[in-house]
Amino acid sequence: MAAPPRHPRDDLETVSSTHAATLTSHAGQVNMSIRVSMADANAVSTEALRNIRTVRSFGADLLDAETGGGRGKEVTAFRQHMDTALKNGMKDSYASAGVTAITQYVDFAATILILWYGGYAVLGYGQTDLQIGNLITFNLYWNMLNTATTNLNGMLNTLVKAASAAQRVFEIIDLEPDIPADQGEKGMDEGPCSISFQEVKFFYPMRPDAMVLNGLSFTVGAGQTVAMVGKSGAGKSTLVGLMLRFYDPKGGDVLLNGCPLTEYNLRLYRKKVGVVSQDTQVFCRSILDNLTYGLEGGGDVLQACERAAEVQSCNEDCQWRCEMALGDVPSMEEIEKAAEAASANDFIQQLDEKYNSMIGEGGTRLSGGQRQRVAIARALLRRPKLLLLDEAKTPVDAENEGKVQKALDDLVHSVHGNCSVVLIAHRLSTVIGGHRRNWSLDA
Ligand SMILES: Nc1ncnc2c1ncn2[C@@H]1O[C@H](COP(=O)(O)OP(=O)(O)OP(=O)(O)O)[C@@H](O)[C@H]1O
Repeated sequence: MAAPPRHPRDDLETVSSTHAATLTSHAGQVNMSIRVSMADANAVSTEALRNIRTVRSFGADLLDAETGGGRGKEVTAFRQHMDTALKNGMKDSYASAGVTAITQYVDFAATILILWYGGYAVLGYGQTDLQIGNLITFNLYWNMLNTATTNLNGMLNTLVKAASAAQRVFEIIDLEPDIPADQGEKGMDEGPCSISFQEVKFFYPMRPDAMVLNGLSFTVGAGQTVAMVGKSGAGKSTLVGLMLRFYDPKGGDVLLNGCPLTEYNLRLYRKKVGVVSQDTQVFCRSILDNLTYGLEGGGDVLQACERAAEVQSCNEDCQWRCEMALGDVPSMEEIEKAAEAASANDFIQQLDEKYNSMIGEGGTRLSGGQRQRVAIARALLRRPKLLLLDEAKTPVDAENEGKVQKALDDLVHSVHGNCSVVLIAHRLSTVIGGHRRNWSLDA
């Protein structure tokens, strides 16, 4: 059967939709580069403000950089990104202005054409017998159609902007963690756990040629306190990352109580690991919220099962899910006891609102040592089965070092036998003493 003849309207639709698609795709690209430049500018300003003391102490705020006009390195970088955003913004505005101008000229020309040709017909010069009423009605319809098209054009513009912003958000939302938190079915065993590395090999994905661990084996027995000492860059923090399963080994095995760590439910496992790291991170919340960070609200077992069932179907082997949903928020008494053990209770009691005091962004209203003691109490409140102390007193001054050392000693002492402890340090002298064994990563 022969194809029906093409109507001129079809060609018009094809041309206009191709034109719209080209314009939309171009506008999308321009908008995307605006967002990227704005994000870069934000990253520079956020980093500079967060590290304002370093910026000031290095004089980077006064650097008379060639392009900076004496405004400093960070401001120069910020301006460069903003200039790129502005350049692309101008491009976008010119394109929008061009489209608007063309649309309005077409509208203007069409109106003149309608009135000229319509008037001609109304006056009876043509072959048609057009009434003045029909001409006015036609012109009104044309105006309505035109207004609708102009609005659609504006909406399309907003949609393109929203779509390019959404694309950047979705790129981040769609990122999948390499190791999903709900992987593994096995629940945690009773009591402290042993952890062992068997011929573990590891390199970071970004640097596949630099082997960090090459066939490393050791065992931390259940309830033991083991110290690991190694020079800077030897791979101590990498060990902590492997124990927390931020990464999986590239060779060999990490075993928990003799079973591969990969078999344990990761979320539940991490709930039972306490960490105090060299770069203590606290949140812009109250001291209480920081101490109970990551701990869930309590309830009875029945409620816990109900809550677990909401997450995933509850059956006989759902014990760990129930355990997770059961909640583990400690009582105020326990919180104060943990703060006491971490030598934090005294300074918390001196704050205006005590445990409800806000500590500012990144804990800026506390000293380094106080932040560290909050982190130690936080680790203790998780009632850990495995405690990882990674250079836990690195960032504090001499005065605070003593307090943090006491807090750490009390912590290790209080969990001794109930929890396996891995102490990581640069120097043997930091950890030598009551610990069972010193172990060098250089060996
Ligand atoms: N995310 C990463 N990507 C690539 N390489 C990394 C990464 N993190 C660490 N490394 C490299 O891995 C090696 C071990 O680093 P790691 O942080 O484990 O050392 P460390 O013993 O804890 O050092 P320090 O005592 O100074 O904290 C180093 O050579 C380091 O450059």
